Amino acid sequence: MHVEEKQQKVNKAKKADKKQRRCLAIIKSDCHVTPSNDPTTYLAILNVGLSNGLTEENLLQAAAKSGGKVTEVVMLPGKSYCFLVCASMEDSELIYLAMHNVSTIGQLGAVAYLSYVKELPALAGKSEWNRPLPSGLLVISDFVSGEEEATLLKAIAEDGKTSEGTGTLKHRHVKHFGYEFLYGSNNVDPSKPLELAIPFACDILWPRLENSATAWDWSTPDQLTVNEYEPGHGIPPHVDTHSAFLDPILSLSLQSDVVMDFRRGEEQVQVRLPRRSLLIMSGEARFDWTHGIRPKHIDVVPSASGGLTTQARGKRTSLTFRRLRRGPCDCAYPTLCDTRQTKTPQELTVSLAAQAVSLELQNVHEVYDKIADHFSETRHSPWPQVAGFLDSFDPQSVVLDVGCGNGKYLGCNPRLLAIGCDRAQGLLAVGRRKGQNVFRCDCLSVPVRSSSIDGCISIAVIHHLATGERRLAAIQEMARVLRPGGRALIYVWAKDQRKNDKKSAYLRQNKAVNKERTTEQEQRQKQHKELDELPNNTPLPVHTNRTEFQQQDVLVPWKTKDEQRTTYLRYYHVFEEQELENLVAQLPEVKLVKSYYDQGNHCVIFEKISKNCS
Ligand SMILES: O=C(O)CCC(=O)C(=O)O
Ligand SMILES: [Fe+2]
Repeated sequence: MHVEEKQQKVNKAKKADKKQRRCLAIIKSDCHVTPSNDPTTYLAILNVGLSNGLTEENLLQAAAKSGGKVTEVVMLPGKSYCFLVCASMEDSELIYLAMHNVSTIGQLGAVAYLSYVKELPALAGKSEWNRPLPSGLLVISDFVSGEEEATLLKAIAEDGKTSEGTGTLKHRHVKHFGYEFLYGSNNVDPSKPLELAIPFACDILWPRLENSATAWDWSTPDQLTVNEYEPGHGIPPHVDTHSAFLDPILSLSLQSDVVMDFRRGEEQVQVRLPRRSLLIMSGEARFDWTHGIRPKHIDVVPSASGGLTTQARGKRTSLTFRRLRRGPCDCAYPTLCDTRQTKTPQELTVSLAAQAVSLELQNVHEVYDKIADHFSETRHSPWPQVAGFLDSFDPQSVVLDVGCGNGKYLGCNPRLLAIGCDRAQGLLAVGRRKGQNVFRCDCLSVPVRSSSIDGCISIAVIHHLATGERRLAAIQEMARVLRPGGRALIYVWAKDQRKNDKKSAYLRQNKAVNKERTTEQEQRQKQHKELDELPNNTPLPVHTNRTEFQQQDVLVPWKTKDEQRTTYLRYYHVFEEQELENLVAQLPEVKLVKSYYDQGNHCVIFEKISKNCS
C-alpha cells in the first residue's frame, strides 16, 4: 500500500475512535448505557438517529446487507443514536463489521459508528403514542381513493378566495369557499357569503359520512378552508372559534401524512393523519382541545415493529369543512369558548389561569426539557453579585436554589449546604451528574418545610410565570420556606436592557451579530408570525434576540445546534422598574433589604421578619 494511503487510513480510524468515544459519553450520560469491549447482542448505532432523520426501514436494510439478523430496533425521540438487538453474538459481529465507520444508511450521508453495549436504555417517549385519543376524535383511513384525491385537488386548484399575507399565516397558503374565515378577527361574517360555494366534487364525501358508524348530529358543511403546507410548514395550536362554527369539524388530508398535536391543559396527544384520511373533531375534541401542526420537515411516528421511526413530510393539502353557527356558542366547554369568556369575571379568571398553565407548559417547561443540554453548555460562569450573596451566609447554612437549572450556583460556596430544585428533568440531570443535591418540583409548590431554610436564591425563574398572581405566589413560596431572619435573592429579566446607559450582557453580545441582524431579524419576524399564538389565538410577539424589548410578555427564540436547527420559543414576562419590589411589598411576612439592577436584570434581596420583632 502507498504510504500516503496508509496514513489516510490511520487518520480515518483515529477520527472514528474519537467520534465513537464522544458519542459513547453522550449515551452514558443520557441513558446510562455502558459500552462493552467484548461483543454483546446489543449494538449502539451512534451519530445517526431520529434527530437526523433516520428511518427504521433504512437502518434495517443497512443491517440486512451484512447478513446479520436483527430482532429489535430501539429509537429514541430527539436523539442522534439508536440501538439494535441482534439475534445472536455472531449476528451482532457481522453487523458491527459491516456498518461501523461507514456511511451506508439510506440517503443520510452521515457516518455511523457502532459499539457493543451492555444494556438497552429504559424506553422513554413511546408513551406519547399510547395515550387514548381525545373523546370525540376520529380518524377514518382511506376515506377517499387516489383517483378521488386527484379530482378534489383539481376542483380546488382553480377557484377559491385566497388569503395570503394576512399576518397570521406563515408560508401556508389558504383558500376559502362558501365563507371567508377572517384571520384578523378569527371569525366569519355570515352576512357575506362568497360567490364560490364548496366545489361539487366534495359531494362524494357526505353520503360516506352518513353511512359511517359515527353517531353525531351533523349537517352538510357550508364553509371550506383549504390549507396548503410545504414540508416544514405548520399551523399554531388553536381551537376553531366556537361561535363561528358548529360541531363537528372535518378535515380531509391529501398528498401527505402528517402528525397533529392535540392539547388540553397539561394533556398532550399526537395523532397521525394519514394521506387520504378524514379527521373528525366533535364534542370535547372540537371544543375543549386545541389542535396544531408543528413546523417540521420530519415527523417521529410509531414504526412497524412497535418502536419509533421518522417520516419525511411531503407537500400536504387539507380540506377543512365546517358549518357556520348563527348565534352564540352553547357548548359545555368554557375554557376555550369565546362566547363563555365574555360572561363572568370569575369564569374569565379561571380560563386565564388555565391559559397561563398551558402557555408555561408549552413555552417554558417543554422547551427547557428539549434544549437542556445545549442550554446548559451556555450557562457556566456565576454572576459575581449572586456569588457574593451566597458568600454572605455563615458556613453550614442551608440555601435553596429555586429553579437551579444546571446547578451552576450550587457549588459556588462549598461551605454551604446548597440544595436545588427545578422542573426541567434534563437540567436536573446535569446537576445530578455533578453529584449535587437536586430535586424536581414546581416553584409554586416546593416540598420543603416552612421556616426551615437560611437562604434562598431564584435566578431567572419567575419571569417565566405567565400571570402576576403566579409570580407573586412563587415569591410567597420562597418566603414560606425561609426561617425568620432568612434572606432571599431574586433575579428577573428587565424590560429595560440598558439602564444608566450600561448595556446588559444580553445586548452587548450584539456587537458580534450586528451584521447579520437586520436580515435575520426580518426573517425571524416572518418565520414566527405563525408560531406565536396562545391557544385562544391571542398573539404574543416574538422578540428579536439582542434587541430592546418592545413588550412585557414575549416569546424569545432559542435555536438548537443540531441538524434540524429547530427554533423553540420561550415565554418571558420581562419586568418593568419597581415591579419586582411591588410584588415583594405585598407580602407582610418579609421586608425588602435591597434592590438593584445587574446586567439587564432587576434584582431584590428580602428578609423574612422575625416573629418577635415584626
Ligand atoms: O390542516 C389541517 O388538517 C387543519 C387545519 C385547521 O386546523 C384549520 O384550518 O383550522
Ligand atoms: Fe383548526
